[in-house]
Amino acid sequence: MHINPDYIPEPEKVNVKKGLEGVVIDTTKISKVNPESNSLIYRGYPVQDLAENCSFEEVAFLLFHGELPTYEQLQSFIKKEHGYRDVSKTILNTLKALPKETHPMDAIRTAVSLLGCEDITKSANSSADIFYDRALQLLAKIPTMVAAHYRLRQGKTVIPPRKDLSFAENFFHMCFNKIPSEKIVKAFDVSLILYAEHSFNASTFTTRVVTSTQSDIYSATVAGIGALKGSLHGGANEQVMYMMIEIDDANKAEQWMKDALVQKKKVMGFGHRVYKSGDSRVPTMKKYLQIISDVKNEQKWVQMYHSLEKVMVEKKNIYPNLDFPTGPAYYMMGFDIDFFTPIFVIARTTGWSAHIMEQNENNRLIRPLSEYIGAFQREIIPLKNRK
Ligand SMILES: CC(=O)SCCNC(=O)CCNC(=O)[C@H](O)C(C)(C)COP(=O)(O)OP(=O)(O)OC[C@H]1O[C@@H](n2cnc3c(N)ncnc32)[C@H](O)[C@@H]1OP(=O)(O)O
Ligand SMILES: O=C([O-])CC(=O)C(=O)O
Repeated sequence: MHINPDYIPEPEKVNVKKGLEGVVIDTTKISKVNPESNSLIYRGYPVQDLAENCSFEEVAFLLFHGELPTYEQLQSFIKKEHGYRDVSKTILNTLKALPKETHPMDAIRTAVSLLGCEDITKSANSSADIFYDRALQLLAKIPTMVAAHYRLRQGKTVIPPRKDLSFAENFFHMCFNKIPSEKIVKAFDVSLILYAEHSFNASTFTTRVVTSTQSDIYSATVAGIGALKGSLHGGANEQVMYMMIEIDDANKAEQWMKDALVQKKKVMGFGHRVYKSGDSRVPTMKKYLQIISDVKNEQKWVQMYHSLEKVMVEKKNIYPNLDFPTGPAYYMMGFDIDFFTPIFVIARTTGWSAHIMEQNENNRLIRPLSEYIGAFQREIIPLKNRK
């Protein structure tokens, strides 16, 4: 008998923060989401300014190093990134061997895990330099792996990365064997910048939890991919497009949204845990969505966007999040819908890696508490007597 007869459970007095809402669990120098002013800064720079004035490569450098690069620093960073773009035959063969129905998020999760197996030095308990080098490798190789899976599952041959193309151009090249117009490449680059980093969101927090146990960067990234996949987080950009295709006609969008709200449906691409009066990144992405629509001469999705947004804001005061404009943006760029969240992975690898390095530099095991609400003091009935 292990029951302490004097044990009396504590009366309920703990204020449980379900979903960790409002809980500040650490400090960070990487980014700040400011819901009061609907703003977002990466290392002190407003994300809108970075999107308009910098390349994704410059922003990746900023997130990793804390400073924007000089011209020479950027050239050296780009050269290293280009040098890491190739992946092994084993990874390509594994991607080819996956079942046809494999979701691309599962494929990239598997490929990153394999990358970890191939790194015999690993990066757990390693120096900051090793962590940085592996972060750069992940940044360079993840697009190659996503694009390879994109082509392989269509029965096409893999297109190797080109070292003379920018990060965004190279991704289009590896997927489509073609680089679109400058305006489309810029819109894609902007989407990567906007997706790159967002403080302690669910997937980034996941990577920090894994890192806090002194695990390695591949394990943390695999876990981040798993957390991003869900439709309440990154997976929403795919759901937005499935929803728009289901609505089909911009003229039906208003009624569709009214019906959805009456039925108390969760509408993908709307709402946010931190922003309550609009996502800081949406105005920039909305502008580029319009640019893409004009280039493609296709206004249907933008019109649908406006109608859905209008009803949701009027009726519920809930605003679109970044996944709302990126869904139709990636669709018009020609990507298969289930590749939208892997594109988010390509961008967020920068933010994840910056947080993994920050966590590693000043680590303490992340281990919160829970309030136990199960049964107390039960006696074990022998197996043969249990009913
Ligand atoms: C890049 C990103 O990861 S951004 C997020 C992407 N995710 C989505 O777009 C999925 C749809 N949105 C949601 O599910 C939520 O807004 C979340 C998960 C993003 C935030 O969730 P929370 O902070 O927990 O807000 P919560 O779910 O409690 O919503 C508060 C209220 O707004 C409503 N609400 C929030 N989002 C939505 C939505 N998208 N559609 C309809 N109602 C919504 C809730 O029903 C709830 O109403 P109630 O108080 O009457 O019950
Ligand atoms: O911050 C969040 O909770 C989700 C989000 O917008 C992101 O990760 O970009």
